[in-house]
Amino acid sequence: MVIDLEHLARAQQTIVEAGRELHAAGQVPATGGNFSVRLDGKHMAVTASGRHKGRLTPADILVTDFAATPVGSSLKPSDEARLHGQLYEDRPAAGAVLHTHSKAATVLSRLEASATLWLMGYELQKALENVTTHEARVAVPIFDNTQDIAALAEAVRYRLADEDCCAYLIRGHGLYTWARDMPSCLRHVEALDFLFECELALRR
Ligand SMILES: CSC[C@@H](O)[C@@H](O)C(=O)COP(=O)(O)O
Ligand SMILES: [Zn+2]
Repeated sequence: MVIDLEHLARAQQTIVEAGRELHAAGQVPATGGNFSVRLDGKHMAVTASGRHKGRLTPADILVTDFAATPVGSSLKPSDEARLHGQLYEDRPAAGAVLHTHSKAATVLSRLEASATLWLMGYELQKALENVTTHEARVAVPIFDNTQDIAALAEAVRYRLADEDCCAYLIRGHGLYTWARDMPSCLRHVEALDFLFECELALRR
């Protein structure tokens, strides 16, 4: 296995900058959240566990395979790294994955008792990959929170096999979203959080 070191350095810098942006936007308080970039068909660059995501350096980002096993690093990968790997395995077009812990995602996923949050009628839906109209019904699957990440990854794999979506929520926990690259993935986080705030305002 040969990892292109220039590619890795670019991925690490992309993740560091994403962390600063997301922390400044209140998306990843108190070490919450984790981020990754696809390196090739079997590997990703992913944040180490327990780091403050607004203060990352490239040394806080390691290479793992999609099973979350470190490659050439003694750092401990994110506790949720397997959720990233599962998405890269099942979604060949995914180039970046972001997990965030905003207040809106946390509260709305607890208020919505069903297994899907439906978004419809919002112009900003079009900020999501493959959504072209406010009339689209955008599904955001919701999974119950668990500390059993391997089981959660399997539940996500099973359910998303039939879903054309670009994000899911974990109840009382946060958001996972993916896109072709990091700029698109950051746009997803920003758009989805705006839409979650809108839903909360409508339900007040
Ligand atoms: C601050 S508790 C949050 C964690 O349990 C987890 O949900 C999280 O998002 C960050 O875990 P990490 O292992 O740093 O990637
Ligand atoms: Zn989390």
